[in-house]
Amino acid sequence: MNHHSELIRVAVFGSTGSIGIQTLDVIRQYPERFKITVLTAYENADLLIRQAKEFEPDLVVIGREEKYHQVKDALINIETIVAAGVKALEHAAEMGVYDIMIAAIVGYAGLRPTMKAVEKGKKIGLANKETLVVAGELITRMAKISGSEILPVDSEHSAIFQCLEGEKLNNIEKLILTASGGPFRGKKKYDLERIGPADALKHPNWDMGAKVTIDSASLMNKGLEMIEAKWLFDVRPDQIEAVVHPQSIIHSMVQFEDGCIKAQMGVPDMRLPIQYALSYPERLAGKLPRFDFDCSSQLSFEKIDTDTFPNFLLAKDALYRGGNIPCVLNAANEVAVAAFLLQNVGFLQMSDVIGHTMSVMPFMEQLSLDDYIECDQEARQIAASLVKKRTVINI
Ligand SMILES: NC(=O)C1=CN([C@@H]2O[C@H](COP(=O)(O)OP(=O)(O)OC[C@H]3O[C@@H](n4cnc5c(N)ncnc54)[C@H](OP(=O)(O)O)[C@@H]3O)[C@@H](O)[C@H]2O)C=CC1
Ligand SMILES: CC(=O)[C@@H](O)[C@H](O)COP(=O)(O)O
Ligand SMILES: [Mn+2]
Repeated sequence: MNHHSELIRVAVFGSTGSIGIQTLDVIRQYPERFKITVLTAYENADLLIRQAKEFEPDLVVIGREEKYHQVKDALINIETIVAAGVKALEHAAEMGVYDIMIAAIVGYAGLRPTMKAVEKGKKIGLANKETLVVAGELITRMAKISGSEILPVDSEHSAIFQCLEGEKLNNIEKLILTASGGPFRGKKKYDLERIGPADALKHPNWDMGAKVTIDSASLMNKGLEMIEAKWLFDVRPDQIEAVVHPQSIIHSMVQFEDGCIKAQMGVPDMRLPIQYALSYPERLAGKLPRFDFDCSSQLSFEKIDTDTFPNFLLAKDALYRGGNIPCVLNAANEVAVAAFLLQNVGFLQMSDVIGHTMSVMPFMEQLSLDDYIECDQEARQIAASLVKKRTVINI
């Protein structure tokens, strides 16, 4: 049992999402250790209000400005300050009222608040992988200057981070990310011609938000995670591999230059990597579920089927090309996933939209924040025009 006199003040950006809710679950278990001081949501005012009444943070921010009065009126009897709007999210990230941000906003929307926190030298538990995919070079450079510590929450990266404890980074031969293979593992392209959002939203091992679940089904998630790994662990693209491991018990591995492979294992439960980021460098004793060797007969591995899941190759191409290409990939993917969820494009067409957008955007090497913003917008426009026209482009 650890005895701490000072409570760690936690800001949960995206508290109403899957990671946000699980972060609050962890914090509920350790009231002597953590105190929630900031909660943010986008649309879900009802849940944000319930969370604020329970945790009484210093500040809540609702992204949608039109929901300000609903939240403000509901919290009239507690001392929590209520703010609204996208700029308020950024201001909240800059405030001195928290020690660690759990960055759990989904997608590109998480970039600016996270960047503000990095600029301020905050400690960050990073779930929002898109931030590093889009602007990993800028974010990691900023973090070095400000002293911001970025701790991975994404399960694979948390696994790698744990495998690297006590190791020298220059002894790494390669990082091996595990992929569940998603709900369509073993399927071929013709099997996927008619599948819809309901099929793709059935992840075999994890219960997550819609966007990352679709990315898992298309294997884009693993590609995004390779880019995320490059920035988190400062390795070359050729040092990052991915392998299908359908049971999601080994969360990832590191192979060192003597040939030794270290793996981190556990049941698929995001509360563990969330808790580890919050408590690092300590581990907290607790009751999270344990892996049962009596019930689990095998751990297996397969090659990724890149013919069926070309999104993985598109992301790998972006990893190797660098510059603005991962930003383009991410923007086009966000447009494609949103269109797929609305049934405006088919599952396989998502790769056409992303591949075409990547092929027409000019390459840029070094980007400022404004360059990234412009690049993101331009790529979104191109991708959206393909979606609207329901264009099928063979890549
Ligand atoms: N879920 C998981 O198990 C894992 C998730 N991740 C990553 O973590 C991040 C969060 O994922 P997940 O929790 O599944 O996502 P969810 O969709 O469940 O939650 C997203 C959160 O972001 C908020 N949000 C959405 N859009 C905006 C916006 N434009 N501006 C500000 N806030 C916004 C939502 O608010 P509201 O609901 O109020 O609209 C919600 O709080 C993603 O980057 C994902 O890839 C990584 C590993 C595992
Ligand atoms: C839980 C987590 O970290 C997700 O990113 C998960 O990895 C998705 O599973 P896939 O391996 O299917 O992409
Ligand atoms: Mn992951």
